[in-house]
Amino acid sequence: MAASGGGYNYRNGNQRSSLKVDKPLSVNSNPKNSLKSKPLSSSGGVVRRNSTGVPGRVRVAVRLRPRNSEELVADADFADCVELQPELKRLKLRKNNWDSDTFEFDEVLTEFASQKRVYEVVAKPVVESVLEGYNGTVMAYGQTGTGKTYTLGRLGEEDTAARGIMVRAMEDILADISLETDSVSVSYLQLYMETIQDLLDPANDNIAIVEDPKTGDVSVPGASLIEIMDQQSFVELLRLGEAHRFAANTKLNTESSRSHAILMVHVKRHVKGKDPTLSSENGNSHVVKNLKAPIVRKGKLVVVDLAGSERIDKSGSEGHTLEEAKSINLSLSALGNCINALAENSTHVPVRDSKLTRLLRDSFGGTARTSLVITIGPSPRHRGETTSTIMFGQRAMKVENMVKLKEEFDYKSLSRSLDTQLDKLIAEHERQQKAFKDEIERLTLEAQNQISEVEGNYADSLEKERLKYQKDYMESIKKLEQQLMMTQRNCGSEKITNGPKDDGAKVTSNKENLSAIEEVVELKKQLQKETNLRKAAEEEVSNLKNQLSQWKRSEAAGNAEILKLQKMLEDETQQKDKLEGEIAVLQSQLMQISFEADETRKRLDLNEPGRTLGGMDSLIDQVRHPQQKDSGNEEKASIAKLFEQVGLQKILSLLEAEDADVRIHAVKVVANLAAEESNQEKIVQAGGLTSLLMLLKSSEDETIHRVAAGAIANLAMNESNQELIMAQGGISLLSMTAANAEDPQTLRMVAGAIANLCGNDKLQTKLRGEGGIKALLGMVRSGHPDVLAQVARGIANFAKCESRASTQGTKSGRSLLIEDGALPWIVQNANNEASAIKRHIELALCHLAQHEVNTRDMITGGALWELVRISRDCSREDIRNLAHRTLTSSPTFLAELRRLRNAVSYQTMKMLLGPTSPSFVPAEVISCGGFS
Ligand SMILES: Nc1ncnc2c1ncn2[C@@H]1O[C@H](COP(=O)(O)OP(=O)(O)OP(=O)(O)O)[C@@H](O)[C@H]1O
Repeated sequence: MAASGGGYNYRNGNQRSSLKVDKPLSVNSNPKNSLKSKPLSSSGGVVRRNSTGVPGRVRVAVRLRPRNSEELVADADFADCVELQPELKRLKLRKNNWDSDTFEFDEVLTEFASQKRVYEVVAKPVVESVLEGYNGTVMAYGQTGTGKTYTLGRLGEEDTAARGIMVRAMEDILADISLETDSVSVSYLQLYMETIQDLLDPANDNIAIVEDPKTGDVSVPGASLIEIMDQQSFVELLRLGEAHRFAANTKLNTESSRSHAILMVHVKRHVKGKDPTLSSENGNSHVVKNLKAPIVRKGKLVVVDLAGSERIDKSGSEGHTLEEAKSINLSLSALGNCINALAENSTHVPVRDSKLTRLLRDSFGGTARTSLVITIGPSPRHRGETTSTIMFGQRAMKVENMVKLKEEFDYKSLSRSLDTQLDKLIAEHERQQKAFKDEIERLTLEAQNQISEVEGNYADSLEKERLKYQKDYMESIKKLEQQLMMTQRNCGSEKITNGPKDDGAKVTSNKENLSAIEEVVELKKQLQKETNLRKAAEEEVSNLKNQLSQWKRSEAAGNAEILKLQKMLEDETQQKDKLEGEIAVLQSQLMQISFEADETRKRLDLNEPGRTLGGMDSLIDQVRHPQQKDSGNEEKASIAKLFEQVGLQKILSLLEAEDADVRIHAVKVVANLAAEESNQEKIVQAGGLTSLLMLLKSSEDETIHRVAAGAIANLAMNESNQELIMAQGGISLLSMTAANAEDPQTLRMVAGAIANLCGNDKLQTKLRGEGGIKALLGMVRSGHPDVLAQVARGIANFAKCESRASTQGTKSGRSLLIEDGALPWIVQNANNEASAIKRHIELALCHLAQHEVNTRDMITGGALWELVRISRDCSREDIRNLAHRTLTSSPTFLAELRRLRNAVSYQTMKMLLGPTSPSFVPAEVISCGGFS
């Protein structure tokens, strides 16, 4: 047999250099490890991922078990049934002494291969991928007793060299991650007789498999998930699981595993990057600097120790054991069938035939990097089993997976971190507020105490001084009065008793007078002293008065301090309000990012070509295809959440925010909300429509114009909103925006909004009167097909309403479209190659043609030929028939066609116009078919 499936030398499957360049896939440095992934790019560059992943073929290694003691004796005279050529990565399966088949594998491991080498070539590349955020599977398949459990599950506690893949994989994982930021957790299950049991909690024995229809990810949420903090606890878990695993003594293996064991290792890593921060600028203004959700990569390693494949007669199974063997064989053959189907690129892969294949859905044909080790024994007695194992491995080598990075934005942690920061700021604000209040109270109290103390002191001193002065004064007066009385008394008695005196007596009297004068002088001195005392007391009083006014001044200063503190408190309150506003913006930004990420993810999941759609593009899409807006439950949830968390009023108030970024952001959010029909009424009621119209007027930013016009276009789908838009001068605002805009997408939004208004019967005259049709026609200058399609739609809507009004008799006279000069553009674009434009124009022409008042202009404007063409060539039967009916029922058209038939012969016309001219009218149209 020719070598098959080999020769890739461990390349990652087909080379596809056309992959979108995005991010490198894992690149391994050790060239010896041939099972490691290698760069895909043919130009020698690195492999990049895209949304659908990169192709990665299942790697297959074959491992030969050494002869066991029984085989050493029983097969002593026979050669091994296989011969290995590891350097050529070949295995020869002996058919007989002279003939053998050769097979190539990704790696050929002889009976001497160490456990370390087996780990490095089979599992290490997969483990490295898992650490980088990919899913990976390592699986062992082979006949009972050939060493699957030995390869995968040996704990190697006595002999570290014997450690199997599970133990070594966890060692590498723990060494690579940081338990501070990353986490690793495991589930350990067994699939026994089509039932999944938790090996870490055996009572839990009916675990369901859950498949994510979008990503194809398989999970078992019912299984215990144990976080691993160190190697020892992991080994304990393996030991615990192993103890619960079903094992039986079969003919081939005394410790034969009768179940498939599945170890799932979930590795969650945070990709290093900036955390969102609120920074402080100018001391008190909090500005959102970084609003970037951290990225988490979630890799999952699945290690599968399959139950042994053997023929029932060989395993010597009976009774229950026979049932076990049947169940094992059933699941293994289901796995084989899936691998066959995948290897042959069959459209149907029978994944649902067994739980094993459902569990391994991601490992074969899915997004995981998969490495399979097939184990074989040397004994010629089991050549048949060995052959079928080898064939299984060969087919598995043909299976191609699309290896995909499992990376997502960690919105939860972003939200958590913002919440924490918000909480900190709120707490800090509260603390400051309390400190201010306390300080104000303390200062007020202190000032009051000081004032009352000074007042008390002053009153006391004043009273004391007053009393003292009063007392001194009274005493002095009393003394003076007494002295005066005494003097007077002395003088009087002398006069009465002595009569006229002699000279001696006169001398005595003069002496007495002298002493009285002295006394008076003395009294005067005393009076002077008293006067001085009084002066001093008065000075003291004025001093005290000064002191009092000083205290009053400091009281006023204290009051000013209090006012200052109150002002600071007010500032803080304003700051808090501002902060709350910023939080609202932040939350809306978060929702917007989440919304955009969902959109992007959806688009990527759909594998649509072209650029990634953001929220605005999604809005544009919704304007074009409003029926799609119910498609995403996640989107609805985001919008509902936005309403809930931020509140419509808050969002609308942000439309007038000072910061231009905030305004742009808010208008995007409103536009997204307006795309949802259920929100439209709320938006209009809350004044959103008015705000959006005002933005057209007040803002000079083109993005704002574009998004606001998009939102208005969405709101204009509703009849009552159409009247409101008109009532609020919407047409002139939209016309003004149309006149100034250059971006085709802005024009498209404005044209879309006017086109919606054109479809309202009641608004026809007003719309035209305010320049709506002229504005529409003005936008054709852009030449962009999307803009032209909206213009054509508006014209078709307008023509339809006009036609209805003419039929009902509420309108007379020529079409306002013709009045406003739309006919040349209509004729020119009636056969436009863009079907959206052509379809609308054809409809508009049919509507115009239904009324005799328009027919003359249509004939002179060249529209008749287009009508004839539509009646023959239009792909839509209803329009074709309408055109035909119109032509055959209009006397003017019929007369013109007849005139033409008479005027020029068919041959002449053909010659004049040429057979390929769009205006060329075939002879049969003029001469027959009801036109004659
Ligand atoms: N490479 C090897 N070197 C030495 N001994 C080995 C090797 N492979 C397997 N053995 C021994 O062979 C016996 C069977 O191995 P093991 O139980 O791993 O087989 P198995 O394929 O898991 O069997 P089953 O499918 O029945 O569970 C064990 O005693 C094991 O120690």
